[in-house]
Amino acid sequence: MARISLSCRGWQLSCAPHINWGSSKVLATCVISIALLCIIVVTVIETRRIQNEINTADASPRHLRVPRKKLSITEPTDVNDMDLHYGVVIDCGSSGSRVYVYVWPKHSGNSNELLQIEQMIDKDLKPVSKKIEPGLSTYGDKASEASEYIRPLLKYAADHIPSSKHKETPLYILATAGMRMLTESQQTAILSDLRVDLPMYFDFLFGENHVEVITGKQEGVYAWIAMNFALGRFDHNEDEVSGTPLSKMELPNEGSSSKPHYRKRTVGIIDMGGGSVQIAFEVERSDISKSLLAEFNLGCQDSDIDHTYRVYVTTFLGYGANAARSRYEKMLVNNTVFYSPTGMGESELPPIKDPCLPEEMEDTVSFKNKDYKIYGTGNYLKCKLNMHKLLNTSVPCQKEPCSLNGVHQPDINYHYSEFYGFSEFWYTMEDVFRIGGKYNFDQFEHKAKEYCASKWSTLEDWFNKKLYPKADQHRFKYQCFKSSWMSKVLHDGFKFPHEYNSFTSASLVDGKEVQWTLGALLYRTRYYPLREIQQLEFQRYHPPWHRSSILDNHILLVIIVFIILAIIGLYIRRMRKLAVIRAGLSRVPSMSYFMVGEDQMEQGIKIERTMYS
Ligand SMILES: Nc1nc2c(ncn2[C@@H]2O[C@H](COP(=O)(O)OP(=O)(O)OP(=O)(O)O)[C@@H](O)[C@H]2O)c(=O)[nH]1
Repeated sequence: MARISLSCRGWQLSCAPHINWGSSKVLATCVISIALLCIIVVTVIETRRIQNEINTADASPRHLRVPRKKLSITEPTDVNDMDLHYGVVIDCGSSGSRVYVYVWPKHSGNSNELLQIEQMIDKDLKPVSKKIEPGLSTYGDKASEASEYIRPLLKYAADHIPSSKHKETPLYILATAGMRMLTESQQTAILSDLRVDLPMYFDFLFGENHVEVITGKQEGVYAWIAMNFALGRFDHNEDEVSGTPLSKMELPNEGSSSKPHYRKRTVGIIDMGGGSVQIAFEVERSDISKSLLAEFNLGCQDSDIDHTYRVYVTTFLGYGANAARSRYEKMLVNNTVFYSPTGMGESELPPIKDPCLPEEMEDTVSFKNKDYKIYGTGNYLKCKLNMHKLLNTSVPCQKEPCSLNGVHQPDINYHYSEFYGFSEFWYTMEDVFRIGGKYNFDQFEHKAKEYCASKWSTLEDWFNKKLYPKADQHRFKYQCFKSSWMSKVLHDGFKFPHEYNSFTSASLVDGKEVQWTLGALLYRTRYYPLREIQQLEFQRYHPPWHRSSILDNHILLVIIVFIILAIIGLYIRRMRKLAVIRAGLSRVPSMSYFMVGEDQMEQGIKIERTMYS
């Protein structure tokens, strides 16, 4: 009868007078057959999985691609998820510094998708963010204390991010208007102190260019990126479903026969901080001065046209709400001193009347080491008239049309465009007036007039009763001024018509906070997806059985180790038996044999037993 037997010399087909399957032979045959089957199954599954991944990432039609994983904002961030990445950005503004911790899942490997960056959510379901006051710029004359000032913010961030992730977590400390107003040597001293001291205390990824004073233009672009990202305007999914209008894109070097390229229409932003104001919106024309344009690619590949944008962006230092108030007070004092009767000393001046403060409010202004008393008369329209000079709209315009300070601003299509207002626009509309969101000129004017005309004693009473919990005392005192300034900049500066109905003040989009810091992180980490993309590319050209990543497949690895051990075990067993037989037969000199199978071995043992029994 034919049968298969296993020996250390290989498989053998042998004939035997009767079936005598040794239990070890059956076991070995089963084990190896199962193992081979497993290898085949695992390899097939693995190949299919990788093929699927490659297909989703690179071959599916663009409009069908969806982000692989979105983080929830209604659940705390899962700090045990080792696939999550973290990023820390500190906004060192003129009024204070705020740290934001961001988080994003592993990139899908689809070169058309940006990182899905979200704000980290703590266990109380609050975004991980903390503010300290005053601003970093107050350390102009004591630069060596700057790192001490920032440390509590970094400690807060470090406590929230798993320590095993610190090394790979990029940290950016970016300063804005307040620092821009310092001298260059003051700025350098502060930045050096941060660069030298902070890496000694924290293990974050912290390069030389991770701490800098960013330009107003960068701040504007980052705010523009943040808002459009939050609104999903960089996605490339079904637009009929999302209802977002499309805009046609001019593609560089495109032949006339090629199809027009469409992508979602982006929104414009106006970001008014305490020190500066930025405006940014996408433009088609390129005949705009380079200093007013930002052309950038948000994608990780240079050839990515879907994420290449041309944005008009400009910044006005000193036009933020707090800086504007300082300029206004200076103007008020100068005018009063200039027009006061000759011979009258400054200390004898009656309180200066200010229509931009609520009625009967008293305030003191320090100017050139002298204090001046100011008395509110609460007149919104007069306030707007008074501050007109601060817009500097009479500065000669180099190229028509111009906005503030003689700076060119290309025409805005008021029928199709959408604009979002950040920071002061949101706080001014929401904190006291409670009309944050869609802007309506008449409604805003009505609220502002009413507020300015209110007696300060009434407003103080409301404040003390905590009727407006979002507003601090500073906001209450200067709300009349700030609302006049906001309206003035929007309509007389940036020339938005009163009836324009596509302006929205915003702080949250879909429950997520939108700050320029998000845009900064998106822009600065834009090459991060390359690693994942390269991995997928590698998998595409190296089938699973060829690539070194086979080591990543634990099941396959266990099976292989098991087979090797089984073979070694069988081999040792076999060698032992052979040694026993050889020892026995060496005592029978006439007998010669050549045994390779177990049958022969058993036969030999039987002969041996009969001989010596
Ligand atoms: N209610 C409320 N008001 C805020 C908050 N943060 C800032 N403000 C107000 O908004 C004004 C502008 O602050 P930011 O938007 O932080 O501007 P900034 O970063 O200091 O200014 P820049 O350096 O010009 O960018 C401040 O003077 C505050 O009155 C906040 O969290 N809540």
